[in-house]
Amino acid sequence: MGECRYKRVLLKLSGESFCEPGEFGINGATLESIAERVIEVCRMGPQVAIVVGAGNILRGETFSRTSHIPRNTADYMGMLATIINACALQETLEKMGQPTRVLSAIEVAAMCEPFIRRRALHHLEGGRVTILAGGTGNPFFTTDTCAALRASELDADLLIKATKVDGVYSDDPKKNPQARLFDRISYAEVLQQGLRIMDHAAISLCRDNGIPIIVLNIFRKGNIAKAICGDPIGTVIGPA
Ligand SMILES: Nc1ncnc2c1ncn2[C@@H]1O[C@H](COP(=O)(O)OP(=O)(O)OP(=O)(O)O)[C@@H](O)[C@H]1O
Ligand SMILES: O=c1ccn([C@@H]2O[C@H](COP(=O)(O)O)[C@@H](O)[C@H]2O)c(=O)[nH]1
Repeated sequence: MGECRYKRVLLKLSGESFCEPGEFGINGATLESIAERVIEVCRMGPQVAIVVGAGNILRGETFSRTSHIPRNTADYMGMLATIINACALQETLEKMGQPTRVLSAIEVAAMCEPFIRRRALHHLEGGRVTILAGGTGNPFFTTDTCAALRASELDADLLIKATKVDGVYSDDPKKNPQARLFDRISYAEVLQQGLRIMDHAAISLCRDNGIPIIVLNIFRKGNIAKAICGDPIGTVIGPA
């Protein structure tokens, strides 16, 4: 394995990486294997901030569409679910010896610190994995947009979207088995072709702030480490 090319990395972990494929909730063994990957990256030297999703527990848009719960409340429930995932990840990383902090955009004073940019920077500079929970704190957003926002605020050199597919495809690979995997694609092409790997707000924010994105499969061991060494893996989204 080569050397880390980045000083500060923001890792977006899909909520679904906390459970077995097709299941819900948090699977202890799956979480331990994700934490091992995070620690492997930390040992390579970069400062690591993590934004956690909550697709393993609740997505506001789907929940409001399929129940009587209004979208605003469903989205707040989704943001609370990211705090549950963040606390589970924190305990797992710390059990393995990695210092961490959880900072949340929604205040849950008994469990975590509030998100304050300067405090997040202080923790990163102190070598703590800084887990950013509670999304943006606003409904009608997603944790992808939150990841792009925090990467911009914290001057991250790279945003890694760690998900359950191998990268960006010409179409949703779960629906179209003929979809082609890109090794590289521009921000503009993702937006123009309407590719739904991430929200377009997230892509636009990264484009405007010059932050490259690598989309990769979290379930394949060594993928994140390869990404931060600049080895070819997943799909790089960057300038044309
Ligand atoms: N063009 C595309 N290329 C790759 N994946 C795509 C594309 N269009 C849609 N997808 C879908 O996007 C999904 C990736 O997003 P993911 O499910 O990880 O969601 P998330 O909202 O980031 O995380 P969470 O699980 O926390 O909700 C893939 O499972 C894939 O089916
Ligand atoms: O800024 C935000 C971030 C998230 N939400 C809600 O949380 C869930 C879970 O996040 P995912 O990105 O889908 O994993 C999301 O569906 C929203 O309901 C939010 O409201 N604001």
